[in-house]
Amino acid sequence: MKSVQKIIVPLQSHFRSPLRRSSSIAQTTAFPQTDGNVKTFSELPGPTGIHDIPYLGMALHFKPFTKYEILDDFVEVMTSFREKYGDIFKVRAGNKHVIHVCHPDIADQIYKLPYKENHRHFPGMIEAFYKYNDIPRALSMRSGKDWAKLRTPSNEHLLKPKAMANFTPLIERVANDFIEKLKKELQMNDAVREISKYAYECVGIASFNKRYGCLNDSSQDEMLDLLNTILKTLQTAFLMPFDINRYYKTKTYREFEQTFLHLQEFLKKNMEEQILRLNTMRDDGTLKDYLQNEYNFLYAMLSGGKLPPEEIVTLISDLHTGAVEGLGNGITFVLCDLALNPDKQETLYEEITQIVGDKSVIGIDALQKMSYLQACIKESQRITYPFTGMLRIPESDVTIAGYRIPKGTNININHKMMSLDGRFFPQPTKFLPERWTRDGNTDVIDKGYTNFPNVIVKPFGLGVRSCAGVRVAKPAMMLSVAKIIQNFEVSLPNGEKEIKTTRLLFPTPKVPVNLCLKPRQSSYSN
Ligand code: HEM
Repeated sequence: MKSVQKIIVPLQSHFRSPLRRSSSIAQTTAFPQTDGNVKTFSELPGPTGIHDIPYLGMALHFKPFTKYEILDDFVEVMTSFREKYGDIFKVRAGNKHVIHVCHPDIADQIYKLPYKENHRHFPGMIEAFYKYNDIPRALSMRSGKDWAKLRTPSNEHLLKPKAMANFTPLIERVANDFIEKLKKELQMNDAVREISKYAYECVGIASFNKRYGCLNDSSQDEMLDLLNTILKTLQTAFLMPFDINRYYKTKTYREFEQTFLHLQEFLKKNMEEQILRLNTMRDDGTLKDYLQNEYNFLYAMLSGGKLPPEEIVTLISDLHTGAVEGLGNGITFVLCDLALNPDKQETLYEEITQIVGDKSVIGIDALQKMSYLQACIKESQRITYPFTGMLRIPESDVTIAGYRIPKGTNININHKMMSLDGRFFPQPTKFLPERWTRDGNTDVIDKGYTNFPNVIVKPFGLGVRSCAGVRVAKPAMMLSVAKIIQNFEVSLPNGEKEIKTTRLLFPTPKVPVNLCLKPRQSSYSN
């Protein structure tokens, strides 16, 4: 790859912190203190007998042994365990146990443990893949120093508050094109698929300042299928009771390997093209002007000089795999919640028109003022939590909630269950964005809907290992939802009242969701 050593440092810009809410844990929900006697790991409650047999135990809770599907009903099964065993229990996963934590007080203790290595658990398929293929490991598949080596220099460009201001104008271009397309179509058949195309364009422009063109060109859909296959095979590998991919190239392994290598090649080619473009601008003297008008992430990473190009391409591949499914599903669920709650949709529309009227450029400052929009997104993520939980692995033996837990134990902080727990969120399935607004409304406050522990709903994770793409994800979510509601009344066809979910890595509607878009008058007046 060609070097871009002489390229000048990019422009700075500013961004205020997004909505933050502090709330104290309701006294009635505090985790009961233990009697002071520390219990052993084996005394931790959880399924026993045949359900505790290595490799087999977990599988026995699902089809064909029970009526439960592993993808659709995982949370239902875990909820039944919580009801039976309490807020902390262990279940068999492979030859080890995973501890599930379903109370914010215990979650808080685990998040506050010291972590140096920030380990993650990877299925054997990942270990086998990197044994057979001599390419740098993806960021999300690294631990320890190897992880920090890639994550620390990328944080400088991805996570500093100014990052959101840098990415927003680029993403807004994509969002405007998406709206123009929707104005012609006036519906979204298979909303996740349509919004995934938007997400893929967002990540293309954020990574390479390039438009892949998939909003208007179905031949580009191949890459969406490929990203989908990567996540599907990863999910299958995570859930397989026997870690067979570690030893044998199964169909799942082969599909993963083929698609993942294809993605790497595709991104490498794109990166080479973009480096050539930057070098051409440098040589013809237009680079400085260009960089004054447009943020360029690739340029920032390369000119920072802290990572070699092959590591940068690895990081960009993580941005692609994390983004498309997360955003495609996340945005779809927000729109569905607004469609199912027309009064909330109207309140959001009023906020948008008050702040930007029917202008087609929103921009970072206006976006930051849209507190109801942020609340709608957060409330939707609470109801359809993007992950089952966050994994933490203690790096020394610790005592948690009265139990001695050996170092290296996988602990799943089960945010999904906590965020739908009536002890913390009265009427937990009710879509109430007012839970998250500072002023709320008195009815919502009087009913106690707002008094919940802050640690529960953290859809982008917590701490150093949280979402590396959050400053891309947030404007992509906010701009698309704001612009869609600014231009259309969104509804579900035939009075549908519920969206059933299953999951890939992220939750996704069980059957494709169609959204009806009725133009608002103002969207045709400009
Ligand atoms: C609604 C959308 C999204 C949600 C809810 C989400 C959530 C998360 C969460 C919770 C994690 C931490 C996982 C852990 O602790 O192991 C994570 C990691 C990550 N996310 Fe996102 N994400 C979203 C979109 C994105 C986007 C758009 C990008 C890229 C532009 C992205 C890039 C990443 C990367 C690279 C990591 C791995 C970080 C690491 O291992 O150090 N995500 N995401």
